Amino acid sequence: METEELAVEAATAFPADYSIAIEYHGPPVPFEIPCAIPIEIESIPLASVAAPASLPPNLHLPVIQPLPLPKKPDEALALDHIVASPTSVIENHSAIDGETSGEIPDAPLEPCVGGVDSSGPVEFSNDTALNESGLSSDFESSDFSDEDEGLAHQKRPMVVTFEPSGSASPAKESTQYDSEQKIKKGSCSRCFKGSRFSEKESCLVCDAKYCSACVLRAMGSMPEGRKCISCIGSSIEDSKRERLGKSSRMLKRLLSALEVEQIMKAEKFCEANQLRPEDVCVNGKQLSMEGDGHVAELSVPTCKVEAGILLEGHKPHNIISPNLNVGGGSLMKNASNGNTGIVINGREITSVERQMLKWAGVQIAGNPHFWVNADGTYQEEGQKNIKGQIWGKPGMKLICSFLSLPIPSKAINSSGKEAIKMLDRAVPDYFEQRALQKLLLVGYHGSGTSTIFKQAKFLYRTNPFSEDERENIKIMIQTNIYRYLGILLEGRERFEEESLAERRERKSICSSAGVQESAESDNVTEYSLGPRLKSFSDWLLKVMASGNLEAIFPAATRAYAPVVEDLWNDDAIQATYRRSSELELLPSVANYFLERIVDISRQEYEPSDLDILYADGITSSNGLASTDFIFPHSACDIDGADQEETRLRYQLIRVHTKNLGENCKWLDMFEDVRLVIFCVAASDYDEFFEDANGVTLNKMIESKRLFESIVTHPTFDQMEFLLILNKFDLLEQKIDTTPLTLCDWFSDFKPVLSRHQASRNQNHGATKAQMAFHFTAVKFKRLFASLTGRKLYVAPANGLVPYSVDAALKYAREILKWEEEKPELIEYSINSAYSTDPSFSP
Ligand SMILES: Nc1nc2c(ncn2[C@@H]2O[C@H](COP(=O)(O)OP(=O)(O)OP(=O)(O)O)[C@@H](O)[C@H]2O)c(=O)[nH]1
Ligand SMILES: [Mg+2]
Repeated sequence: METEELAVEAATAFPADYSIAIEYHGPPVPFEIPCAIPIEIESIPLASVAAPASLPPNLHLPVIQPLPLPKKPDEALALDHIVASPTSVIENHSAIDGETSGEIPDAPLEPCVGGVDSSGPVEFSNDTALNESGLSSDFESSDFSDEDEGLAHQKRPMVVTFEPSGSASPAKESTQYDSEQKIKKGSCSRCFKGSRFSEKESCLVCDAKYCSACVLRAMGSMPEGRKCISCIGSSIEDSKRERLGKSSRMLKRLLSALEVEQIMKAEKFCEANQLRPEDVCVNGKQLSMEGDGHVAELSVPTCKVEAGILLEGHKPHNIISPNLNVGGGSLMKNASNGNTGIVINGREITSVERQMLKWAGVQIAGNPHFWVNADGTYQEEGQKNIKGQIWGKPGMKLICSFLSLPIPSKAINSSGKEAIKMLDRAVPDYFEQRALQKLLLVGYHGSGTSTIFKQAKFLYRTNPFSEDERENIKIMIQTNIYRYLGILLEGRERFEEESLAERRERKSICSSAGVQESAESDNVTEYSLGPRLKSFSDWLLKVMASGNLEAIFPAATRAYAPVVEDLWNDDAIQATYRRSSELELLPSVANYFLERIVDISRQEYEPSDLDILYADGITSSNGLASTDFIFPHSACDIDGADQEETRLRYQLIRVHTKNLGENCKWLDMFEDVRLVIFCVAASDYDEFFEDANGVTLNKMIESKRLFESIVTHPTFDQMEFLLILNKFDLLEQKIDTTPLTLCDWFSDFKPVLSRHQASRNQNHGATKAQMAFHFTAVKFKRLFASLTGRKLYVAPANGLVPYSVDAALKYAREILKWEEEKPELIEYSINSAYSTDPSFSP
């Protein structure tokens, strides 16, 4: 097929000729005969069960050891583990005597010989991690008897039986199973112990549930993830797709981090767990396995397609090679349910994509129809000339990342290298494929969002700021310093006028009293500047008033550095600086920079990390900034064993409120964030400003307003929120002198303080600042509950202190973890609502 034809026909997401829409039909998963387990049961090759092709050969996994064949056809196949000792070579393993007789084998077990016709030796190098990971102790603690062993598989709803002919088939539920109905509901499917409240791992295929003592026996080395041994090779239950690759805490406890990682990798990417081709529709056509085997490339393990492209009715998810010959037929115009009137490659795009095009500088007035090519160039439908490159503009990659829109791979070109590359890849890089946990950081102006954002970069990134970023921050600091200086100069003028006015008043009092006047000059005060500095001051104030400061500085820094030095050392400026607390417009951080104004205004100035942290504002495209990170593992993490969690990737996206547009309309760009972090400066309660109409507003009330609009925004319906109450240090500084009730919303704050508390003795109950903090938190919590009916999480912070921000962000991580586990808890409570179990009490 010619390229132009492709452009017209194989439509979809952005570039029509290389994107496809995938429709997913949730299938009833038929029970299939597990093809990974050979039918000749007497000679199960160990490797076929324990080490699938997709896993590395020296994998440290528990090894499955088959027991002797069941004598009766309907007797369940029981398999159990042995643990390989370090560097042992396992050959021709036999049943473990102790297992069948109900004895607990010593761990680690020696390799056994005889009984099984192994397909060859399987070597396990250095298995210490395994032995120390809890497997052996699990053996010791396991309480399994012959009876348990026999019942285990029969209790499971779906049992594989092996018939004399050697073929396996799904068994009817055994009569023994019926007779076991009296066994406690929700107990372990193998040992029948525990209740629905005890922790269990369930099989992705048949949903049999196992307690921690049985799970490794029932599931073996998990070559396809969490499946009973007899379910290996079977398709997973569809409702469980979301669980793929997300380890449970139980597994993390029982196995080493490496083992869990490998099992989760296998679970997510092994063939048996992928969607079947017939369940996937590309551009309205069902895929088939015939022909070129492209389905394997599409590898669609989860409902949210990872390597895939676009789920029908959603914005684009990924861009694939134009050479990938899947999905014939053209894309429906409504494939994304877009309503913008703008059509790209035959598809009406979504509002998020429209915003992206705007930022990319694409002219979208009049709702044009475009064709976008593989290299990102685009042209209007019916016209030949290329109008531009969508992803060419600097910062577009970043913007697409915020909007969760794909960007074309560099490798995509007409020679089809990309397709070849994809085919070469056996198992995609687990870490690359892992979904990002997106955290959106917003807050009212000055609440500390950019400080927290920068702090996160310092905390979790090895190279927090690139050379370019440092250069931009340097420019920002140098510009800011002139702004602070300007505020200081304005203050100087005011103080000078006040001083002169006082003098005039004094003079008139003296003259009316007939007292001799002092010999002071009429218009010189301690705030007066000499003519040279005065003319510089006038010029700077004029530039500031015209709003051209950014245009002039810091390019002019080199020229003005000597004047700045003279100005700073001048007595008038020093006298003004001593009264800097009276200058409302001067930010508290200005003092930090003004003290070093001479150094900073030099051309060769290099900002230190602290300078970067304290710098007001952050340079980023369109007020958006994002950073990816992994929480480093530390001994004092809440769950020390939770190594897997600590390695999840997070993306912190900071957006400036001025970029959210009227009524926060751009918030819908952030539909796939997992958590919104709303930042409020706890010290804002007594801060006021004048709006454009000259109305005086309280910053805390404005923060509350913004909070209400974000919380009630439809994009964040059901979204979890974390409120960071920042600037606790400033709250502490002012609460004793400025009452919280200055803010109308807090007029009912009436703390009861003991004498000790009043004297701020921290050893005796909460301080006034803590009470004020608590009161503010409760106000926001109640507001949130009244708007959403849900619970607001709150964390205190001091943005300038690393560990404080670290604690707040780790709290965010805990909320997400808790959210993931919540469905299980809900399942328990739903089940328990119908429970006849007398042991259950709500
Ligand atoms: N004392 C103190 N100052 C803080 C704290 N957090 C931030 N600041 C300072 O407060 C000022 C405003 O903080 P930013 O992080 O720029 O606030 P923002 O939310 O980005 O505000 P805008 O950029 O104005 O939208 C900066 O000078 C920070 O250094 C804090 O916890 N304590
Ligand atoms: Mg800022």
